[in-house]
Amino acid sequence: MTSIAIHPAVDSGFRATDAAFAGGTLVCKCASNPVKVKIKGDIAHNHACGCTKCWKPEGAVFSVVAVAPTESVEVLENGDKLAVVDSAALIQRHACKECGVHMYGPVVREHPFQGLSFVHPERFQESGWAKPGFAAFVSSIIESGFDPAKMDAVRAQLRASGLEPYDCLNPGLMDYMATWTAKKSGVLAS
Ligand SMILES: N[C@@H](CCC(=O)N[C@@H](CS)C(=O)NCC(=O)O)C(=O)O
Ligand SMILES: [Zn+2]
Ligand SMILES: [Zn+2]
Repeated sequence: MTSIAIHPAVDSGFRATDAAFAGGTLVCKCASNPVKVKIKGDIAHNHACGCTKCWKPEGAVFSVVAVAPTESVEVLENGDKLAVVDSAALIQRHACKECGVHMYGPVVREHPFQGLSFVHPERFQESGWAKPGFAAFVSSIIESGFDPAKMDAVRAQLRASGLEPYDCLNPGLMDYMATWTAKKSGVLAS
C-alpha cells in the first residue's frame, strides 16, 4: 500500500516530547523578514486537522494544530505582514501575506474556545512540543479534493501513527463544548 502524506511531523515519526516545553517562537517560511510570534508557555490539545481552513505544509493532507492562551501570544517581528484570512470565521487566522503560513488564530467571539489561539507547532524554531494526540475533521479532507475511496486507508494510516481519527473533534473536546453550551442555556448548573 502506498502511504498517504498525512503531515511531515506525523509521517517522519514524532519528535520526542519534552515534558518541560515552555513555548517558543513561531517563524513563518519567508527567507527574509520572517514573521515571528512568541508563545509564552506550553501548547495544549495538539492534533492533526483535516479541515479546509487550517494551514497545511506543501503536500500534506492534514495540518497539525494546537492551542495556547491568547494572552500568551505576542507578535515579535514583522507583524505588518500578517492579515486575517477570513474575518467571518470563528478562528481569526493571522497569515503571512507573503508565504501564506498561518501564524496564530485567536478565538475572540463568545465560544467555548474564547481566549485560545490556534497555532501550528511545526513552525516553532524550538523542538520538544507535544506530539499530536488525535486526528480531527478527517472526512473534511474530501472537501479539499482527497479521493473518497481512500478514506479507509487514511483512517488506517492515522491509527497506525497513533492518531485516532474523528470527523469532528475528539470526545473530550466535544464534551467540553457541549457542557459549555448546556451551562450557557441553563439546562446544566454552572
Ligand atoms: N468541513 C469543514 C469544517 C471546517 C471546520 O469546522 N473546522 C473546524 C476545525 S479547525 C473549526 O473549528 N473551524 C472554525 C473556523 O474555521 O473558524 C471544512 O473542511 O472546511
Ligand atoms: Zn512569511
Ligand atoms: Zn481545522
